[in-house]
Amino acid sequence: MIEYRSIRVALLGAGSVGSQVARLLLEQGDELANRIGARIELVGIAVRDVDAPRDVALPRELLTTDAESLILGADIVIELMGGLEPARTLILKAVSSGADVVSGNKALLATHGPELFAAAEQVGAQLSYEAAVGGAIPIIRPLRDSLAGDRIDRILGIVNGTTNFILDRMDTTGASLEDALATATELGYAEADPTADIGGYDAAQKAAILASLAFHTSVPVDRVHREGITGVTAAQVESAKRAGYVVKLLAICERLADPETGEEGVSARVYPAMVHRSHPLAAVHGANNAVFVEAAAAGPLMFYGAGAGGVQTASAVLGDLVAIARRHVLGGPGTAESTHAELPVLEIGRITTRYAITIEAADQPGVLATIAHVFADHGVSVGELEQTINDENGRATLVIGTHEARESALAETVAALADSPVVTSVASVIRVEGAE
Ligand SMILES: NC(=O)C1=CN([C@@H]2O[C@H](COP(=O)(O)OP(=O)(O)OC[C@H]3O[C@@H](n4cnc5c(N)ncnc54)[C@H](O)[C@@H]3O)[C@@H](O)[C@H]2O)C=CC1
Ligand SMILES: N[C@@H](CC=O)C(=O)O
Ligand code: NA
Repeated sequence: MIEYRSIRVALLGAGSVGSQVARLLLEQGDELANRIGARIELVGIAVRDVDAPRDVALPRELLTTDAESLILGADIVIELMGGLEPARTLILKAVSSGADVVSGNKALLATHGPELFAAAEQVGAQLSYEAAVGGAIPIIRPLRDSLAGDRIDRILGIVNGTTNFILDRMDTTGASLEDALATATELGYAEADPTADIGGYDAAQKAAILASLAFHTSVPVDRVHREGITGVTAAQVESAKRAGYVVKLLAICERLADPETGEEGVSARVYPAMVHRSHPLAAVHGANNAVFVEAAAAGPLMFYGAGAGGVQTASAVLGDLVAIARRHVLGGPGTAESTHAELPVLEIGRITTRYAITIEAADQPGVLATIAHVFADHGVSVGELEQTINDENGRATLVIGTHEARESALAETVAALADSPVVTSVASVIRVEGAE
């Protein structure tokens, strides 16, 4: 048996992910030591209550409620408590005491990332966070390392498993949003309070992290345009299906050049959108995640797998831990976060995409021409049109697909349609993303 030196690791939080990280560290100690060239010594696990019942049995002597003392003297701190505080303060303390940090805390990184990265960079510490986006799926390291020599133009991500499960169920069974959410809750995908998932908050945090990394620009979560799935109806999903599309909640990070000013900027946004069934993201079913990356030289790449789950996410945490521990063996500072580009973050009105608009209108001569004029007046070009007549009320339902249009022009078109005397109502507007 080789005598390795020890690397002292403190774990903060022993919930779904933390308990699995502890278990794997304890079970795989010898194997990890051989891979790293040093032994990982788990010096303690900070918990809220040392006597609380746990699904994963953890050695009692490792448990403590004193997280602050635990991090002093640790070489690497793994933060898996979640939430903004005390996680932020503890990470800052860990870094200032000379430790590297691994975290899966998307909420914290999307809100206080620049402060934490700056603190780490100041002392040459590493802050790694593969678990924060797409759980087990390697996406942070590919963007930061493998694609470091390329130029990322666009990322389309399905980064929330709960909403993907719900939308997939609506698509495959025709269920309403409420029924699909109830099933997601029964199966344990959705939290008791699913607001962060269905409101798009969780996906927006991940979009902020991906956009910051991909475009070397700080994109805080409050600059991410966010729409959740609460407005998605069974009728919309059905209409999309008839047209060969599926509705997905997308996190979109995009590099844009303003057509008028030529100014380069970035957009980060989350909303439900129609994706053509031929697009690889359309085949992402259930609670899975996938991140579709368009890079200038590499072309399209897709990263797919389990976006959540305790043991799956623990894999991403251990990957970061091993990478940092190997650097401890070899020496040298951590990799600083690159925000050298600092491109402007553009408002949603500046983006261009395609749209599907459902309109209820009178079934009378001249109605189509009037509606077509409204689109033309605002410079929005119509691609497809589907019309169905409701025999009971004599009204027409029009589903109009546009070519690429600017969001601000589309918003003005929709307002003008709503005011038009021939239009009964604009029933829905949904964006269409991904090339067919
Ligand atoms: N569960 C998942 O599938 C994924 C989780 N993540 C992230 O990983 C982190 C951990 O997530 P989970 O394990 O699911 O959460 P969890 O809620 O199951 O576990 C967090 C644990 O930290 C403990 N804790 C909180 N504050 C504490 C404090 N001040 N002192 C000591 N212990 C404290 C809690 O008692 C709890 O046991 C979060 O940031 C989450 O966003 C990321 C990807 C997927
Ligand atoms: N609530 C999230 C869990 C992982 O980040 C999801 O549903 O994907
Ligand atoms: Na990941």
